[in-house]
Amino acid sequence: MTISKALTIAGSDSGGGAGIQADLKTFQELGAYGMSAITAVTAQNTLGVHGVYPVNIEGIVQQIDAIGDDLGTDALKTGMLFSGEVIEAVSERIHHYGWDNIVVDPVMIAKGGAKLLQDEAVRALKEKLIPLTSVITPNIPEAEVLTEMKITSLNDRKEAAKHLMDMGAKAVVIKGGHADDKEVIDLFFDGTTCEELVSPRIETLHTHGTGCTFSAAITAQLAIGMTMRDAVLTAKEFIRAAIEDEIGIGAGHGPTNHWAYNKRGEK
Ligand SMILES: Nc1ncnc2c1ncn2[C@@H]1O[C@H](COP(=O)(O)OP(=O)(O)O)[C@@H](O)[C@H]1O
Ligand SMILES: Cc1ncc(COP(=O)(O)OP(=O)(O)O)c(N)n1
Repeated sequence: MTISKALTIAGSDSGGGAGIQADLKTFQELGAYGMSAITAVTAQNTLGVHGVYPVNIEGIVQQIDAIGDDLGTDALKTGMLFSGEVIEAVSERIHHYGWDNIVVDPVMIAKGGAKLLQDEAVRALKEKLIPLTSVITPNIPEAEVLTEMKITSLNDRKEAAKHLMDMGAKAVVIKGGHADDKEVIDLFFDGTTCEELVSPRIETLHTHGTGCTFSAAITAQLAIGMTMRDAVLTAKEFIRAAIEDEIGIGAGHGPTNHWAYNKRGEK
């Protein structure tokens, strides 16, 4: 039996809806063996982020090396990296191990407003990490920061995707959760194909961790050998099911349902 391995380099969400916890649940559901390197611990629940405790660089590098020197990985994603120093160290280790299938979710701000990336870190993201990236998955506000463009139309999104490719990303998904459109349109661009991935906008409060879950689903699919386009299409279906079949826990913005995609397949 071949085991497909996926690594997440991201922050911990004590509430289990986003970060490392969402990533590992998604890896498991999509058939990849999940591993992690934790960059920061957050005290977090459906009501917000109550504290952020960064792990020091040595601790982060040691976790990555523990995987690189023994287990290896077929794909990896980055989530909350918090500082420029962390981005530089993580990029250096990815380069050192020659890893491929690199999914970068450029997490900047949680939906509740908490800062998960320092402003000074954007430069390191652009100069060190994006050039190593197989696919980058910004939401619209993140794409605006990275490209220094105001994004209001679909054409702006296409333009922004091209900018991100010019920075070195091999493919881009600009997620549409934050737009005002009636439907949710995620724009996929791989240098040749530019595709609008459209799905109904689900009216719900419970979208905590959607970006983490979406990028983790792409990572798991790449780990098991899917092409980039198929990985993104499956991730879109995975997150749609996870939002639709809400589990409604917590008093605020609840997590998505990581069981939903496979439960549907069983019916
Ligand atoms: N209300 C919604 N209905 C359906 N899909 C959604 C909704 N909100 C987000 N999504 C999907 O969840 C994924 C994450 O999108 P987005 O919310 O823009 O990212 P982030 O969580 O990083 O801010 C995308 O694939 C998007 O299409
Ligand atoms: C530890 C941690 N990492 C990332 C996020 C942001 O997750 P995201 O998927 O963008 O969802 P929201 O938090 O914005 O709902 C996080 N909150 N915590």
